[in-house]
Amino acid sequence: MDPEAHKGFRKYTGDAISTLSWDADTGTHIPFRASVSHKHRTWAKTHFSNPELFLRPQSEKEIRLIVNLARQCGKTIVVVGSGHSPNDLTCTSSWMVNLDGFNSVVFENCRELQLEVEAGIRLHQLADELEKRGWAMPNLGSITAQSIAGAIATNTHGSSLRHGTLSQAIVSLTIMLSSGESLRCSATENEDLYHAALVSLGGLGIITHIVFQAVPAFNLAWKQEVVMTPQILDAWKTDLWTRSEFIRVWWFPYSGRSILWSADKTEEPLRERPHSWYGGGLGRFSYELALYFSTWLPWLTPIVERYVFSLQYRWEVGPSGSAVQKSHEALTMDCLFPQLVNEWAIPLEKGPEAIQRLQTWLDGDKGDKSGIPFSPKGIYVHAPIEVRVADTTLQAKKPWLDQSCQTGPTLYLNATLYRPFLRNPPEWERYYNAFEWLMKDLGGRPHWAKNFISTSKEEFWGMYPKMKDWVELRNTVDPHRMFANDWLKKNLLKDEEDTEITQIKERLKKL
Ligand SMILES: Cc1cc2nc3c(=O)[nH]c(=O)nc-3n(C[C@H](O)[C@H](O)[C@H](O)COP(=O)(O)OP(=O)(O)OC[C@H]3O[C@@H](n4cnc5c(N)ncnc54)[C@H](O)[C@@H]3O)c2cc1C
Ligand SMILES: O=C1O[C@H](CO)C(O)=C1O
Repeated sequence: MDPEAHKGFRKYTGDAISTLSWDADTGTHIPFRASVSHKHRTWAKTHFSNPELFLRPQSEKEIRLIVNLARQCGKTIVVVGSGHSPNDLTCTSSWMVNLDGFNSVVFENCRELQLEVEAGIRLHQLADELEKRGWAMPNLGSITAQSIAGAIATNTHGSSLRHGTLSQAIVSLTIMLSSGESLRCSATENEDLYHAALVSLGGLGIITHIVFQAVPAFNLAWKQEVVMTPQILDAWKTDLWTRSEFIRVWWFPYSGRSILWSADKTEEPLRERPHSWYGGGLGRFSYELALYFSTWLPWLTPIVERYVFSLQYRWEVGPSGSAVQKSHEALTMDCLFPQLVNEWAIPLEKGPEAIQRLQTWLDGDKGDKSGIPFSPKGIYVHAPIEVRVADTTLQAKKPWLDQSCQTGPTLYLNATLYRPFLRNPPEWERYYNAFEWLMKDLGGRPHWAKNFISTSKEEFWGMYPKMKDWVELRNTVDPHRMFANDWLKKNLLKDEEDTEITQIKERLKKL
């Protein structure tokens, strides 16, 4: 243990560690891998925090020691996966736990293609472990840097109408509660806790193990093409989202164009993806520099976006690259620089209206028919706006806090704003307020991990019929409020819970 941590730790636990950490099975003390000087930040450097203790357990016994000590010391715990959530979901000044060192394969069921893993495993490590067995993840988002537990905790999704979200590939999970007890949850065991924990927001306990439902390994033949955005809208109701298993659209509002990316399983031989202009050093740096200048001279943004679009793809309508890759390589992409992302889920059929109204607003048309009650004056946005889909109604197992549309397919619109050299574009809040107003007007719900800025606790309770059940279950399984982190208190948990718990604590003190 870090001697600093030991000194720091002793200051409020006295001999707690020596009693609680004694492991009778081995006749030794269970390690307590703590640091008192960790500086946490999100991947996009949007949020920072200094946890009192940063803990990196490497076994279930070590995790239980942490939970038991935190309970004794009245500490809250936030688990951090890879810190890729763009908002302050993972920030805390109390105890922070990271399971990067708890990431092994525990069991494989070859008949069912199911792999049980320790929850700290990253998606790219999981992809490698599955590949060794001739298996693969059925669907993926843009990256594989996340931990599996972190990715499901916020309902990470990809882009296919034949798939739901990553959380729906979880057959069962084991969660350690603030009591130190571990519960195995599945559709047939502790079902309510299972459906609540499939999108847990870190608020129920520490997920220690996950059984993942894989599929036979597959390669994808993908292609991307430049299309005029009105063509995308014209094909919306016909075969836009059904022509291939995986489809995503990158909308470039200042060029009148979009990139249509589509992929299907193939037996063809692998063929490398084409060179990406901004994937290389010079292209990336010059793009970031140009965006940086446009934060000082915002009117430059459309010019930069059109220039980069023509270099990265092509200006004329038509094919703009293709490849054949392993599934987890084909589905992922270079997300470039630190960025703000504000992504919302709306019913798929509302997509054309959403895009047309936002385009009208961005164009600042005189007779602006968007209905958005914010001025677009002086607002210039970055591209692409990601246009992706999922359908979580395809499966019975549905997370209580699934932000997707519950009656049919879902469209996810992701308003990305780059932070060139960590500088936010001017007036980004006004853009996000306008975007969110439109998303709410279309019955949308924000992605839990992203940079939404205008949704109140009351709105969240109105958006989710199962919110009351989720909060009540959360309070039941965590009476010590060990996992009632600051983000949950700010966004979801109701104040009376706090008062009630305070009253219980007062009564306990008098006993
Ligand atoms: C470049 C980039 C690309 C992205 N692409 C996509 C995409 O394509 N689709 C999409 O939907 N999202 C995407 N995201 C968002 C990302 O998938 C989510 O934010 C995800 O939650 C991050 O995983 P993580 O391991 O970093 O978790 P963190 O951000 O570290 O934590 C997220 C939540 O999980 C909880 N948690 C973590 N581990 C545990 C555990 N063991 N037990 C209990 N709770 C736990 C944390 O407490 C927190 O509440 C992207 C983000 C970035 C930065
Ligand atoms: O949050 C996200 O970031 C990338 C876009 O750069 C992506 O696809 C998300 O989702």
